[in-house]
Order: sequence, then structure tokens, then C-alpha cells
Amino acid sequence: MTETLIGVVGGSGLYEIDGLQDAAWVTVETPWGVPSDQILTGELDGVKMAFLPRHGRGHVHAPSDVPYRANIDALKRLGATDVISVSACGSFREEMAPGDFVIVDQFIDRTVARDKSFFGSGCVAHVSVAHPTCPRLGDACETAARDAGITVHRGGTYLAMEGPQFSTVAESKMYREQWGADVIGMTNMPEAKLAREAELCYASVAMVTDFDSWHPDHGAVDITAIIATLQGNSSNGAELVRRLPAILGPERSTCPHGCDTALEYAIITAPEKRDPALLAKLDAVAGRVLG
Ligand SMILES: CSC[C@H]1O[C@H](OP(=O)(O)O)[C@H](O)[C@@H]1O
Ligand SMILES: Nc1ncnc2[nH]cnc12
Repeated sequence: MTETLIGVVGGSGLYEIDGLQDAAWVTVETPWGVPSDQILTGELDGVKMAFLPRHGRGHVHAPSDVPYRANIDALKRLGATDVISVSACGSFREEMAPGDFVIVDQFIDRTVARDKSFFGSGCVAHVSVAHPTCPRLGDACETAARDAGITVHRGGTYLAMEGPQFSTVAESKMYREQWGADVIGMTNMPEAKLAREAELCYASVAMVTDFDSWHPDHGAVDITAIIATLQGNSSNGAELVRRLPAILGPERSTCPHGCDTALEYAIITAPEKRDPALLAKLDAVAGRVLG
């Protein structure tokens, strides 16, 4: 058993959480640069928490410029065992309506302009992301959402687009009709891939804010409507997060789905050929396997 530390990455509309005991905003330095903001640490129901606003307080980082590697490294460095992403998203499904939450379990990664791995030449690693989210953590999110009275859908495919512009009608219809995506956002990739490389359990809770641009009765997505929906629902996101520590508890067993051993056989560069400079940067993310 190890001590649970729940990392929370708050998306649009969720820039801090209340009620933490011994709350403190801490600065974390990483070899991958500066995280999106300071991280709010503290305890809730006897469980350690670390909250990081993905876009920074005041929403300063565009989705393409979020320092995803620094964020995941910083949470790992603080001792996070589990990471919950809370995000705003558009919906491609009539039944996933604005205000509903979706516990995402699959992704289609259409992002093109982001650093997607901690590894590279000098230390090559290939982890599996066939199942990019953790079912155990997803269970906890689903329970927390139901207990909070939130309408929640278990399972859904999130299309991660580059942005910052929203999709065209043609793209929106293609993602929905041909590609089978359920929701769309701009941030969960490469975050989920990096969490896997860092051997963190990752779950994504997506709050539906709009019907993107495919819906004949709703017209094109616009930011004013998104912000109005977010203002009505961000308290639900915070409420879900507040309920998680009591559900997960202060002690955790090894992940039955293998999230926390993802690197076990992933590094294929021969030990004598590894780049010492890159190995030094991997101290937090891959310290368990690199020693
Ligand atoms: C505010 S609308 C578009 C913006 O909102 C979502 O951010 P996040 O995933 O961090 O909640 C979406 O991905 C875009 O970045
Ligand atoms: N329709 C949409 N497309 C991309 N990101 C979003 N975030 C919220 N709604 C979105």
C-alpha cells in the first residue's frame, strides 16, 4: 500500500478548489519548464491533494501552449498517484447535453503542435495507451458524480483538437458521424499520454458545455454560451472533486490495470547508449525504473 495523493488538473472554469486543510500554493520547478501555475496543496478527508489550474489562474495559457510535460512532471514530483482532469467539452451526442458530465475512456488525438512524450532520442520508450484512462479511478469519479446528483455518462470518446478556433461544421459532422467521437476538447491530449508515461492513473471528467457545430437546432458553438454553461456548472466539478478523497481513501493498492507499472518494459534504449542529460530529466517521471 502507498499513500494516495490525488492530483487534479482543473480546466476552463475551474481555477481553484475550496475546503483544503493546510492549503498552500506551492511553486514546483521541473526539468520540463514552468508548470501552468503554482499548485494548491492540502488535505481533504485525510487524503493529500494537489490542484493545478491547467490554463493558469486568470486563464493565461492557450490549449496549444499549456506546458503539459511540466504539469505532469510537477504532479508526479509532488507524489501524485492519481490524476483527475476536469475539462469543458463540446458534445456530439443528443443524449450528452450541456450540463451533463462524461467520464471519458478513449481519445482520438488530432493535436499536432505539442510535445507529446518525456522520452526521445537518448532514451526511447514506447508505452501502451490502448486503454488511456484508469477504470478504477473512473469508478471513483462516477460514484462521486452520482453522489453529487450530477447527470453522468460512463464512457465516451474525446476528440482532442489543436484549436484554438472551434471546428468547422464539416469537421464537426465528420468527427461525429464517421469517426464516432462523443465529445470534443482541446487539452486532454497529450496530457493523458504523459500521465501514462509517468505511471499515473488518469481519469478525465468532461463537462458538456455545448453541441459543437453539428446540431441542426443549436447552430455553431460560441464562447459566450460556453462561459454561461460553465458558470452554471463549475460548482458541480468542484463538488465532484471534493467527494473523491473519501471514496479513494488515504491508502492505495497497486493499480489492478497496470497504470503504475506502465514503464516496466517500455524503455528500449540499451543502458550504455542512454543520454545522461535526458536520464537526469526523467528523475521524477521514470525514477522507479531508471533507479
Ligand atoms: C473555454 S472553451 C475552449 C477551451 O475549454 C476547454 O478547456 P479545458 O479542456 O482545459 O477545460 C477546451 O479544451 C478549450 O481549451
Ligand atoms: N465545442 C468545443 N470544441 C472544442 N473545445 C471545446 N471546449 C468546450 N466546447 C468545445
